[in-house]
Amino acid sequence: MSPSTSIPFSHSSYILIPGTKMDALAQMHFTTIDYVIFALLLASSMGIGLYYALSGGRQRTTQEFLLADRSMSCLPVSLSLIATFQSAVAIVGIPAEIYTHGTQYWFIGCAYILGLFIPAHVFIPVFYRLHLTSAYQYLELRFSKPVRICGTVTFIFQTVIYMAVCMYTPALALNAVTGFNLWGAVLATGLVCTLYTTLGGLKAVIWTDVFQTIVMFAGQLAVIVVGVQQTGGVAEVWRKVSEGNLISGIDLNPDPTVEYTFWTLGVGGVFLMLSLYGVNQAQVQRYLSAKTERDAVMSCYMVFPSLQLALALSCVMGLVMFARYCGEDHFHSLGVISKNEMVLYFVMDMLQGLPGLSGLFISCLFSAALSTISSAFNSLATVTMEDLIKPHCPSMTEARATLLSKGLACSYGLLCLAMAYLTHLMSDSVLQAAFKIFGMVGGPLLGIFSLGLFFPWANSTGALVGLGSGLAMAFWVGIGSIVTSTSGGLAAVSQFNCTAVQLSGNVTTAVGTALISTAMPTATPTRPMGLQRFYSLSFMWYSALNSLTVVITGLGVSFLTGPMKAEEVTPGTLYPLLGNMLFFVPDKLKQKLCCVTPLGHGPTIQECPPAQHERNGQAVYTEGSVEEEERQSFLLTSHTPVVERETAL
Ligand SMILES: CC(C)(CO)[C@@H](O)C(=O)NCCC(=O)O
Ligand code: NA
Repeated sequence: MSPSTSIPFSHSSYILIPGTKMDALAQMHFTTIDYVIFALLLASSMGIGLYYALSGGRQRTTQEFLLADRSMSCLPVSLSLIATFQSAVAIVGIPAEIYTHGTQYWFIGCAYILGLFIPAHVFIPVFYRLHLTSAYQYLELRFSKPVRICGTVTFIFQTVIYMAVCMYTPALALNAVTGFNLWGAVLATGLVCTLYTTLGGLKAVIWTDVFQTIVMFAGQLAVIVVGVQQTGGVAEVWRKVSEGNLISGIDLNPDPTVEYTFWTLGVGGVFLMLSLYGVNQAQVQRYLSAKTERDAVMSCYMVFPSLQLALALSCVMGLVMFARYCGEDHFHSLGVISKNEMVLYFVMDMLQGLPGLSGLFISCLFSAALSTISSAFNSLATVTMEDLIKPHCPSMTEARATLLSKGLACSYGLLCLAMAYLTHLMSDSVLQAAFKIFGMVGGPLLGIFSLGLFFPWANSTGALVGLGSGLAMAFWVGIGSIVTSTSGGLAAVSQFNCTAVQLSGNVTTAVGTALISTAMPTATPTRPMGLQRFYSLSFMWYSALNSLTVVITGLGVSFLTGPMKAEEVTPGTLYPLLGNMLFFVPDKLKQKLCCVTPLGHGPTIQECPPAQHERNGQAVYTEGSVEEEERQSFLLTSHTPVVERETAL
């Protein structure tokens, strides 16, 4: 059956019954212990920031502030990698998605396999060996300066709007649970995060991520354990969710407008993962901060189990929520609550009379949010410094550059605060909003990097026109879908055995009925036609559609304007994908087709001795030093043969 999301249904149809028990319950149960736990989270994060401000190199160089001295080992890097895109949005969004659409969403876990394997073996080796600081340096090495600047600006745009969503979501939660002023909470998160990011640099960002990831898992686990207990045990939860038909098998429906099918999640999801874990500056910066290439690759592998755990916790929370509210007794019915708020009402209802647990859950939400926001601030400071400022001020002193980077981290913090206000105006599910941002802006960025890495013929003009058309496609479909609101997901009513909103006498005492609908959905979902159908494309396909648009347009324009010859391409910026894929084609034919020959043994995991001093992102070596000799011999053995083979064509 088709999901209930195409039913026109707007937020204006919710009414808040004044003086329900909801507010009273909520405020009553956020006790002193809860406040203490929450304060501890903020204080520890600040403490870690202060520690890294005062220890080590005391954040006096951009190498330390932006790249943690390239000294990190794989464990903290991997925990930090998962923290970056696991925000409060996922914690409140995924359970609501499971509650309304069933467990189909869980199949996104399949996309994690290729979505992490490809970054580990394609993107990391290329970026790490080029010894970059910003991922966009790659675009200049491969194409030209204008391409780099367009890439940087696109990334800044993506990150600032994503940040706004991330800041708003936990503040909304705190407001619902404690009545704490919404904008006060946004301001507090923004300021705490800006402060520790500015003080402690990437080291503080990574180590707070480690701590915050643990708090995040603990909070989710606590809610699940209490929830299962209160619903009557694991067997009872299982009985209710299976009777409610919540457990979905693989849905192989090829219709691209269905939000969640195996294809949208398992295939579309791979493109989403690649745009996040392959080319997003926040992640690339972490790979580059690893002390060796092997550590970077390992950390990417280690993301897999933690990400599966995070997904499982969120999905199970959705199941428990369903078992509690959608059993045969609709006593606790959630009614029609906005998707963004469901989890909070559930948690509030669940944790009554258990002091400390509400505090732990709110800390869990804020941990998730802070770890995402801090990564974003640091990566925004990095790209602005490396891509937009340094190239114009080559003579800037290190001290000045570091001070400026800190100023940048701080001002982006304030900008995102202002942007959070815009999220306030958005009524969509925050999870879908985040996925749309990733797909609409991250998709074209994945496209431009893929164009450069895999296609030696692509030239700078092709890259620019490609990026432009990818973004145009993204906004055409994205805005089209908002205007025709076909994939809105506004009605939070579960499609499973739970659509009735109970309004009988005793139910008004139940927590869930604080928000009830004044209008029941009336229209039956119709199959969209023509352009409407195009606009109703599942947002899970956005990354794939937009990145492929960039690659196809980019290649077309490159061939029209004079394709690049392999020998003109900067060594080390190509990945011989076509050569590897056409392994069965005889070498002679491949030469005719002008594609790079396979490496034979593939890119080796081998370390290039790091540069000793750096300026403007370019390694500066002391002539004749041991390090320089080592590095030269590395470059000779691992890069040059590839290049020679390419140029021999
Ligand atoms: C992005 C994935 C799929 C993987 O990291 C997941 O963490 C997620 O669903 N994130 C939602 C966006 C957010 O939490 O901000
Ligand atoms: Na996070």
